[in-house]
Amino acid sequence: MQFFSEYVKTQDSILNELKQLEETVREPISTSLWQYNENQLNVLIAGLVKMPIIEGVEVFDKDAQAMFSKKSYNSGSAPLSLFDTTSDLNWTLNGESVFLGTLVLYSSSEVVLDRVLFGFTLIAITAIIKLSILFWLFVWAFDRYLASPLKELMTQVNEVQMSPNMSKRINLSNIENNEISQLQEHMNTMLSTLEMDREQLLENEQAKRNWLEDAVAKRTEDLQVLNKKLEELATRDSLTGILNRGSFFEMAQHLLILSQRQKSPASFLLIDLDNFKRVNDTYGHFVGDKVLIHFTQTIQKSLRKSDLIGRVGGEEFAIFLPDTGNDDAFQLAEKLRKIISHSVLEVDGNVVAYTVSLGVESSEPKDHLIDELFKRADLKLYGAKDKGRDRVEK
Ligand SMILES: Nc1nc2c(ncn2[C@@H]2O[C@H](COP(=O)(O)OP(=O)(O)OP(=O)(O)O)[C@@H](O)[C@H]2O)c(=O)[nH]1
Repeated sequence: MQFFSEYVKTQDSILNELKQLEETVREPISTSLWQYNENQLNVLIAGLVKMPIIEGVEVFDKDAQAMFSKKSYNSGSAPLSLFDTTSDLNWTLNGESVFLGTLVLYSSSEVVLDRVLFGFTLIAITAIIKLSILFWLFVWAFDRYLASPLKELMTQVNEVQMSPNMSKRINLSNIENNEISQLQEHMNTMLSTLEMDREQLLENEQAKRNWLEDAVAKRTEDLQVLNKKLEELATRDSLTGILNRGSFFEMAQHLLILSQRQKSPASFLLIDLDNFKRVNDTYGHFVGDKVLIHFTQTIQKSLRKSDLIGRVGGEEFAIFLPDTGNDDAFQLAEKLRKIISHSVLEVDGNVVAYTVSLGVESSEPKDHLIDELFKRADLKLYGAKDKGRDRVEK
């Protein structure tokens, strides 16, 4: 429909142009006819035929006989549909108009079609140019406002992800106030919240770790105290605080081997409180305990640091004396006996005196077991008891 109306409009326009051409060439053609200047007529008509809208030109005389005829096409390829304009050719003589003939200009539907198509082509080219401009404008705007910021955003998000620095934020360059800037703002807010949460977590974790370390340290300290107590319980006599029987014999055995290796003399004292049953019976068990404590504290003052003392029975004690020969051991035993027999203990207003008997035995090269020394010292002690107590037997 559009095409048809364009066709009609273009045909009218070409008819108008033909009429204007006729107006223009009518006078020179009339002049050439009046003068019958054939050459000039041929030149004029050839010039007209060369014009793109003209398919042919014909000049008829006043009797409608064709005088000149020229076409722009061959007879074999004539246009499908021709149309024309006709105008009279006149000459004015002595004020009177003389009719010389008619001029006919032809055009065709192909000329119209060419022009319509040319028009449409122009419209199409213009549309393509406009579309191209619009497309590149869109591409530029898309890249400027969306693609480039998004690419930069992705790069920075990646950098934030890889960075150990939690205070790193997204900071896009050339950013407009649009959805991308809002996205950047939201992401930065999210990163700040994450950083605060992480700090809070670290603080909580540190507090927990500190608490745990304190708890472990306290527990370790408690365990050490407990271990020490257990060790003491296992190795010490609870009443007097000196070594118990097991620990004493274990350590004395070790010292005996050491002495034998060094070929150094060693002695063993076995001490028993005399008539201790009577002390208990007279003053009570509590006083008896005080006597036992008094005894250990008193004799320890006369011993060397290298001497080993232990409680080996209820009221029976043993002392291992490294690097001590039999005479020295006997002298020490006598000294202890005297100290005890001269000492007085006051408990709850009661004055308690007591004595001890001692057996002294020294090691011989064949002795490798502490039990041997103990047995021999026990025999000596038995002898001391037998001989009336408060004595030392060697
Ligand atoms: N208070 C008190 N008495 C104890 C302890 N261990 C043993 N005894 C007492 O010591 C006494 C030992 O008596 P006996 O074995 O008869 O010997 P003793 O009376 O000392 O007589 P001799 O050894 O022959 O001089 C007993 O009465 C036990 O009850 C103790 O830890 N505390």
